[in-house]
Amino acid sequence: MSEEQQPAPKLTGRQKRKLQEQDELKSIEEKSKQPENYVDTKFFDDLPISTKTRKGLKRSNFRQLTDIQRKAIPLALAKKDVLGAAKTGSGKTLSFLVPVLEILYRARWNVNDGLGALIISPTRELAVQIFEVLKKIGFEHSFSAGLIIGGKDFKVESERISRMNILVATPGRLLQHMDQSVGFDCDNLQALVLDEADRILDMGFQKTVNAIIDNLPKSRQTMLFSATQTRSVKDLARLSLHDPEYVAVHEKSEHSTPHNLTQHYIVCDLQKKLDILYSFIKTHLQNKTIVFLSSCKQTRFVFEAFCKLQPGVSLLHLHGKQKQTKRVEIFRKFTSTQHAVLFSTDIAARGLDFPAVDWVLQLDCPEDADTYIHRVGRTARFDAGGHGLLLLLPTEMEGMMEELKKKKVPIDEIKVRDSKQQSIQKQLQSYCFQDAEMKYLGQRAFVSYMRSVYLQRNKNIFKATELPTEEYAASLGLAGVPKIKFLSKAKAKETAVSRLLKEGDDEEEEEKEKSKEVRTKYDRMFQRKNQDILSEHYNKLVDFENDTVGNDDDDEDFMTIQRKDHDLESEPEEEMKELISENISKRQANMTKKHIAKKMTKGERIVFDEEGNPHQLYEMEDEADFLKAGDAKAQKEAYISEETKVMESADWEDKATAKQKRKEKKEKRKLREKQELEELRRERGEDMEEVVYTLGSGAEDSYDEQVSGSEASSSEEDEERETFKRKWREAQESSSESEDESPSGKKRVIETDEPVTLADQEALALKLLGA
Ligand SMILES: Nc1ncnc2c1ncn2[C@@H]1O[C@H](COP(=O)(O)OP(=O)(O)OP(=O)(O)O)[C@@H](O)[C@H]1O
Repeated sequence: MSEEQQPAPKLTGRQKRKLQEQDELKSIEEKSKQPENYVDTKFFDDLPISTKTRKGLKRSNFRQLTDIQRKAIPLALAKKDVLGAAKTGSGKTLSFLVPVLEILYRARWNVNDGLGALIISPTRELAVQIFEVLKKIGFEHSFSAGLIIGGKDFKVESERISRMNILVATPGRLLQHMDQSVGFDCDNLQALVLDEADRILDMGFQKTVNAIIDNLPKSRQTMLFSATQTRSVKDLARLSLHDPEYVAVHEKSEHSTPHNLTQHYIVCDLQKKLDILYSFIKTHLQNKTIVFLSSCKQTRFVFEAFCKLQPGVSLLHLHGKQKQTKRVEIFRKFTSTQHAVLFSTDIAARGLDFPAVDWVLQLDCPEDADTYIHRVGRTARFDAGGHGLLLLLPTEMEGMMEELKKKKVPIDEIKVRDSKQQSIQKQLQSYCFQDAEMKYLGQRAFVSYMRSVYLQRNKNIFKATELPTEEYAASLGLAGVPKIKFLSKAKAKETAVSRLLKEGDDEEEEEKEKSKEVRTKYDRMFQRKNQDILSEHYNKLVDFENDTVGNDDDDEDFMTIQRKDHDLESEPEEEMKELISENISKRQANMTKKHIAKKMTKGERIVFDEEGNPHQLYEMEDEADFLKAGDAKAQKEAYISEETKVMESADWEDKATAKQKRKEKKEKRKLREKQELEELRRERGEDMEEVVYTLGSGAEDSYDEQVSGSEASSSEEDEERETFKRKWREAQESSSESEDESPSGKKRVIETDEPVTLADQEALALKLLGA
């Protein structure tokens, strides 16, 4: 039999699958080169993607594409850099996860190829969520995937990280690995994704992100996604994007928030906020609500206080100062609960996809309209409905409304009927009175709220000095106002500035009045503002003889001497001679030179001839001498050109100095802003200590297992509680030791971070005495 006639060898099932896979690979590779063919694609099944990804999508019940997915996925599959902007809850996560899987699949990536895709998220919770979705839709693929958010043994993680193909990470811990994990290599990276890109690129992460990007190869594909997308050329330049495609789904739409979201705001006084919150919760017990507050301490206090009030619905709280395990536990609890209230800082503001949230209540004003949009976006996700309620102080109303209008946020005012409000101030007072820990939390909440308002950059909205501190403290149940230094300073500064401005205005008014009158030369002379100064100078001039060496008072003296510029006697020279003869020290000589300089005429240079006679610098030349140097015109031109050169060089130097000064000023301002922002973030608990969870190959080394492994670690709140108890015990011990010497009971005061008022101390003393 000839070779041609021989029957084809029988293929094993595995070989057949391999061949099919190769055919599929070729076909999707070709098809994905033409993204324009997929602009109207409705179903994932019709996209040029692998069967493996398709199966994963089906398993998670993702069949139809959302708008952003329809626009972004085909471009990303064609290996384009993408800037994706779409409303909250519109499905951005799949817009980058599907391409990530496909890009690596098409590159036939395997464990030995190292890191192929890197997804960066600003918070741990969001990273966990992205990782969960990746696990679901990527379950058919054989890539290894890891979650780098902190919390695990760095060494263990270091050993595993070199085997990861896809990493979902928060910036801090990722950089730590780049710096310290020997096996961590990203030279082959194919795709970089920044979720919540505007947040990752903002100043808070600037240094870290720049350092990360420096470690990545430039030839990668980059994808940026956010509901409030950055288009800052500078930011994008940092990422070296190649001809990026801007995919903005809501740019032309009338509003920037989901259409199925109703949004309202209430204007209320600061001291009324907690009453309104309580009344709201009591009337929405059958709902799932997220309440946003501006700092960790406040979140903690409101949570503890409301737990005591027992409104009749389960209460949870989430902030950056809790340990990771606790945060995950709360995150999961809130996800699975039907009716609950979650008090949270902005840690939950971005990207988190809690199902079926009915209400987002922003108890404290968000720092800007973008933060508002992200917070309110925790409800009305995908095609669900939802409600947003924003509480604004009268001082915040105008500025915030302006910002929201600019960002196309449709929001209307509603009024709360006083009769519907229930005051909880008395209960809070009694909690703070009975329970020192509550009072301590209240004080810290008070200070941290004030600080967060004070640190906000938009002073059009946030006016810390106008807040009713006494009423606010009372509304938290505190007997007195904790002392806050920064606020007193800010108030003093404001008073000084307004006084200066007022004086300036008064003077201006006075000037205007006077300018209306007809004034003679003598009037002007007597009205001169610096009359006193001049007369004083005149006196100094008279006292000149008594001036001592080294008495280099100030510029005014210098000006006085200037007035003596007519007598060009040899006075300076004589003084110099005297000094030389006295053989004074170098330092004294320097001082004396200053002194001499004071007495010299400013702007008049004198030259001495060989006999030591002083001459003016410029003196009349006779005509013959003048003509020796060429004709007048040529001399004039030469002179002009020389002077022009001098002036140009001086001009250039001036410009360079001015530029340098501007640069320094800008750098200083940036540094100050950055420090303020970092402080604000710390205040909100966003400076999360990075911890690690790693997944093994195939993403089956389950996250749950890792979590339960470190469950034993206590939360920071528990530690704080312990510290508080210790301090309490110490205070009690010290008070019993020193009972005799301290009848006022002052030594029994519990140590707190914030100052305690006298009334508080008395209350505490009574409590300690068992009264
Ligand atoms: N094609 C789809 N079909 C059905 N549900 C989808 C689809 N895409 C996304 N979803 C669901 O919509 C919800 C929101 O998606 P996702 O979290 O990706 O939104 P997002 O645009 O990233 O929101 P945010 O701006 O808040 O981060 C999720 O519950 C997700 O499961």
